[in-house]
Amino acid sequence: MNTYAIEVSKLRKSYGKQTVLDGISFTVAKGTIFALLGPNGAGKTTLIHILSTLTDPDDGFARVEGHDVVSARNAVRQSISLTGQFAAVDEVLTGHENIMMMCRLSGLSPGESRLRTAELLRWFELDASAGKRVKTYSGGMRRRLDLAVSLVVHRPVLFLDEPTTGLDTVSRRSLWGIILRLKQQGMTIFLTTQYLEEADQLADEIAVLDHGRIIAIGTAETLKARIGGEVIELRNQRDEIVQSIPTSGSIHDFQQILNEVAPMCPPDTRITIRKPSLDDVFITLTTKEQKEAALA
Ligand SMILES: Nc1ncnc2c1ncn2[C@@H]1O[C@H](COP(=O)(O)OP(=O)(O)OP(=O)(O)O)[C@@H](O)[C@H]1O
Repeated sequence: MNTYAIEVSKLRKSYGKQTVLDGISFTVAKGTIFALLGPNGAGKTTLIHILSTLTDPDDGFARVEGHDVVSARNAVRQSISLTGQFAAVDEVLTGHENIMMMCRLSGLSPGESRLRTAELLRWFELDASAGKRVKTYSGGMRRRLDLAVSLVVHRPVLFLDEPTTGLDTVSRRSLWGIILRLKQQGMTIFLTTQYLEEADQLADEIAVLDHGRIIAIGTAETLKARIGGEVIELRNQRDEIVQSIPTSGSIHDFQQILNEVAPMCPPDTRITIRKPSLDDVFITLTTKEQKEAALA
């Protein structure tokens, strides 16, 4: 049995002269959360569009649940749910009506539709506002409704394109909880994000996409390990970070760094030591890439 929900090999896509995906390869194990992390324009949406059969690749191949995204388009569509960056729900209808409509469009009977709608409203904590028109919903409620609508029919793989972009911290955390529960139910989730913390919190595996190329792939821990064990932060008296210095974590490294920086610091400078964040990883990886490109 195939253990991969998604397999991508040497995938390429260009628009005119612009190379958007430059030969990327990776696999996603079934029942896991995979995060594709990258800045604006890195090619994340293009990859989701290819994997969900909305766009064809120029070269390479991709399979979802063992089905080729070009030659077995329909089988792929039967295997996936997709939630894009912009809510695809009808603003004039209520939350209840939106889910009911999708249930009926998906072929459920009126009775099944009522049951499924009630279940999804409860699950996404939308029962209290089920009778209100969507145009009165907050961003977080819309995003939850959007996800609920895309999950009307059970599918093994869920694509989420920047699911929490623009949401406040509380709404973001509530969506994270829902995404983790979907994984517990056995779904494979492929999400794109610009938030390093999101990838860190949710993903079993993270790929860092930069200018159409995967510049790193692994667990949050292995990615953090690539830039060393600890980061030394120097803070001024207002508790603002004035310098962050990656270190290997060894005592000799600390000693050497302190010997170098201490003579230049005001006496009230404080020092804290923390594990590297994914932000550090991204900055380090992209800077390394730029340096290597400049040397080539
Ligand atoms: N249909 C298209 N025609 C021409 N260029 C496109 C098309 N779709 C995407 N692009 C270009 O491809 C590049 C990658 O876009 P993509 O939307 O995949 O990036 P992204 O990482 O999802 O960014 P964002 O977070 O802003 O959505 C961008 O420069 C974009 O302008």
